[in-house]
Order: sequence, then C-alpha cells, then structure tokens
Amino acid sequence: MPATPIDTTFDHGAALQWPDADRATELEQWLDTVSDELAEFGWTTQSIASLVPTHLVGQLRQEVKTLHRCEAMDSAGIGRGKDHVQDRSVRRDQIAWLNGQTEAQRALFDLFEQIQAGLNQRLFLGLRRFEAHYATYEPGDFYRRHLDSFHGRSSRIISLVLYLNEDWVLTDGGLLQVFNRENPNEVCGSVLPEAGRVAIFVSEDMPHEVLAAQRTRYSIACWFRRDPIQGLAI
Ligand SMILES: O=C(O)CCC(=O)C(=O)O
Ligand SMILES: [Fe+2]
Repeated sequence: MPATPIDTTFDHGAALQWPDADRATELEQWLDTVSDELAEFGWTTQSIASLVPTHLVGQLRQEVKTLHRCEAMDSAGIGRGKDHVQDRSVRRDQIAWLNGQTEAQRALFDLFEQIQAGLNQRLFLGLRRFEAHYATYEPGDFYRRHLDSFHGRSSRIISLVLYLNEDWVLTDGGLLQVFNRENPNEVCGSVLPEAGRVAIFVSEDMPHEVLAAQRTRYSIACWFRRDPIQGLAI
C-alpha cells in the first residue's frame, strides 16, 4: 500500500495565524466605526474580538493577575507632576505600567499603533505616542467622575480602556459610566467591563466614572498623546 501522501495544500502553521487579508479589512471597518462615533458622540464602545487572536486577552489577564498577586502594582494617584497625590476618596485602583516587553504586550502595542495611525488618518488628531497601564479594582474600589485631560493642557487626546474580565455580570458592579459632555449629570452610556470590550473616548471632553466593583476587576487603560516627550505623568 502506498504511503499516504503528505497534504501540501493545507498549511497547518498558517491556519493557526490570523488570516491577514480578513483581519486588515476588519480593522479598517472597525476604525471607520470608531472614528464616526468619536466624531459624533465623543465616545464609543466596541469589541476587539475580530482584531486580535482569541488567546491575547487571556494572556493579558494572566499578566495582571500575576502582578496583582505578587503585590507589584502601586496605588493609583490623581493630578500631574508635583500635584500628583493619592486620594482614596476619588480613586482606589492599583496600577502597573505596560512596557511592551512581553509577547502579549507586544501584540497589544501593535494593535495600539494601528489604532493610532487609523485615527490620525480619519480624524487628523496628530497622535504621536501612547502610554498604558494595567488597573486592578478590588471589591469596593471605584474611580469617581473625572476627565482624563484638562482643556488647554491637553496632551492626552484619546482614552482607550480594554477590559479583561471573564463572565462579568451586572451584579458584579464596576460599570464604566460615561456622562453627557454638555450635561455631566446625565449618564449617556454604561459599559460592562467584560473581556475583549473596549471603551474609547475624547480625553478632555467626556466625564466618566468607574462604579464600585463587587469582584476584582482587571483592565488596561491607554492614552494616545500628541506630545513627543516621554515621562510627563498626568
Ligand atoms: O476602567 C475604566 O473603566 C476607566 C478607568 C479610568 O477612567 C481611568 O483610569 O482614567
Ligand atoms: Fe479616566
């Protein structure tokens, strides 16, 4: 009996990769939708499931869980430069900055670079770089209503928050509430912090708040900036 010929029509290695052409089309459509909604409403929420391999969000979740468990995260502060203070009545999360060094962070930074270029093309924002940190909210932790950037000093232009939590339900709390930019007492949207979901908004326009979480909540907050200088913390 002849040996079974090796099937050369099916590349098993390539099948595990993202199909490049489909993914590029998905990304262009995704960027069109995000740009339209940012221009019209100042914010949007989307899934990144069609843009990244399924295991990426799980890898990022494992990284932040490890950082949290090893007590390698710092209490988050508010204000910039020498005005930077820790005020537990305003925010209670713990953070750790991403450095793009692990495989998962490299893949995420690739996506962030594509988002940066795509938003620049469509909205002429002049974004030049981004910074991102993991955040952990333990049960009871919150972040009161705030803006991510102040008018006139705006170096943070677009905020993007990626959520990492599996099976998050309403009773777990921790919703992101986005307020009307004309009337900051009116909630215009709520986002469930479930794995693969992002919230994207104009940093200096959209007041927002993280409601108290009832279970540990993991996320990555990223800011796309216009200024070229590294290390100017806000
Ligand atoms: O985690 C979120 O939903 C938003 C976090 C936030 O507002 C911030 O870190 O500035
Ligand atoms: Fe914020």
